[in-house]
Amino acid sequence: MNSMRKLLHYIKPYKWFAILGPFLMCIEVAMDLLQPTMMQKIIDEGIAHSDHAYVIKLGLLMLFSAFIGLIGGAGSSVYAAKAAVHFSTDIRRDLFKKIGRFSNQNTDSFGTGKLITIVTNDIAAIQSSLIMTLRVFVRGPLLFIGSVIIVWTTARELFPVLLAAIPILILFIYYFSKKTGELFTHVQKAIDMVNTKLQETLAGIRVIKAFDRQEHEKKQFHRINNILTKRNMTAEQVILTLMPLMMFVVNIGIVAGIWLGAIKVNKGTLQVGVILAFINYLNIMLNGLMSSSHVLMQITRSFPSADRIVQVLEADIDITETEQPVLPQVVHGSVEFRDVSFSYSKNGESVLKNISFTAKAGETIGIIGPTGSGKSTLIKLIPRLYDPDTGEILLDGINLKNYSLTTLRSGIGFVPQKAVLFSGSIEENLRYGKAGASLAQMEAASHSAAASEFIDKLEERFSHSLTQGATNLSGGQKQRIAMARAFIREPGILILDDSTSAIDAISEGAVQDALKKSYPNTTVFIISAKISSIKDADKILVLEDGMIEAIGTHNELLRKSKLYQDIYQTQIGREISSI
Ligand SMILES: Nc1ncnc2c1ncn2[C@@H]1O[C@H](COP(=O)(O)OP(=O)(O)OP(=O)(O)O)[C@@H](O)[C@H]1O
Repeated sequence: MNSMRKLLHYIKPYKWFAILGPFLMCIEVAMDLLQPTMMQKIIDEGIAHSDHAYVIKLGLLMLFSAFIGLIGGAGSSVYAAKAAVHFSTDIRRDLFKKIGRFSNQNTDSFGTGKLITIVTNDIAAIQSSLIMTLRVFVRGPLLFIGSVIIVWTTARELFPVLLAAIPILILFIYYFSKKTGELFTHVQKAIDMVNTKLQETLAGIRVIKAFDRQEHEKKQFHRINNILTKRNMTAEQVILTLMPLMMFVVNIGIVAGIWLGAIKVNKGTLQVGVILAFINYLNIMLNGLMSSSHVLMQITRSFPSADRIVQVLEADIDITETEQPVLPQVVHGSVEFRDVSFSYSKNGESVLKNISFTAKAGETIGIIGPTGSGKSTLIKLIPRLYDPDTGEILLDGINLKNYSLTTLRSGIGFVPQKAVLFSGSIEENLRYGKAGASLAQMEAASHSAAASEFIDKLEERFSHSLTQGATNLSGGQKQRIAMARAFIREPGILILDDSTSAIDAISEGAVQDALKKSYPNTTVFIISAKISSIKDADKILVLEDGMIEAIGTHNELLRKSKLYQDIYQTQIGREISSI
């Protein structure tokens, strides 16, 4: 409820649509309410007194009011829809903007499956709830209140029947709306589970096929889908039980009205037309209550959705920017870690412990260590994908937090462990690194990344289209384009996170030579499991269990680092001894 209130300011720019919708609906309701009274007059005054002219006059009036009602109803639908669609479009836009600013930690904590459900399903739920509110939520209560007033003024003798029926009907509505709210919270959670599974399956479809695990995946999806089906069934059943229960109460009311009316007609205190009008109004009242309850349930159903939307919109982004950032002219690229510790979760174990080292501008820093020792985590702190828990990181002598994220990140070229490319042309992917890059710049970057050799063989060269996930490229080709995309920025700092794993040794050597020649002032961080990739680095960090085991050049480490010697032995020592 609170969340819904928070979202209501999104309706402000469309307030006239939101006012016109219910206003036109009032016209429709007024016309609907006039019909039974006019019909009663036709029976009791026109037909009873054989006044044909009166019957025709009122008949035409009924037609005219029905026409006006139609215009009111149609107009109401149009304006309510306009208000609700614009309302949800604006929220969707802001959600996308906010998710774009999320830190990795924020994204991890929501999960991508849930975020997708929020931007699609939850938005749809609040949109339809708003349309209903603007139309039916006005129509229902107005029909109900109007009928009660008209029965009170024109058929007061039968009013006790209404007095008995209304509290029972309202009680039903209250109970059922409360119940549906709870049930739809469970339904939303099940939709999250289905979306997450679907996303995971689509992303890993090739692995699933290669391991012939389709049956296994099918069973898992079936299990989750069944949970969703069961929860949906339970919620829908609750909604569907309400209708017959209310019909039952109203039918008893109609029988009681006819019975009470018949006694009064016999006594001569009531006209037959009044009983007919009463039955009509009772039906209109039921209609009003039913539609109100339906909307009420739809609105309660959208409360969990509104909660989840507000959670995203109000989520604290843990990577914050200083209000007065320093504005360095150029990022030179000296990096210093001062006693940095980091853990992924607040009370979790530290993944990095007391890391201290300095990389001078233009140096190449190699990082090696066993799997899970914290290498990728360490370099993710440089572009502030995560912030350290304690200690500080300085760029050109200034704490990273004093730069704007744009200044900081535009000075860094990052090649992640898994080459992520976007659907579109190679050119578009390279311009992701530098908007407006010229053909000559693309050629130079591709050459440095050893990508020219295969790009030149493509008929359309840089215009060659990549499929979603660049599935039409080999692993090595993807890595080369990902490297070219980082090189083209001519960054002060270049981070290569195991990004040459799918590249042959000759090409890797060529890339390293090109880097030295073309970007001599760039500080390069190279993470690699292979000693051959880092042995020429100015400094090598050997990481073990999140701590620096040793720092030095290749030759120094061969003398002083036990871990480095072991890695060397397993990789190079064996090769040499086998010659
Ligand atoms: N997003 C994350 N959330 C929680 N824990 C994580 C996350 N990413 C990594 N970790 C954990 O942090 C530790 C260090 O991971 P990291 O990826 O930095 O290791 P690494 O040395 O780069 O390993 P590898 O050589 O296998 O790539 C691991 O124990 C890993 O499970």
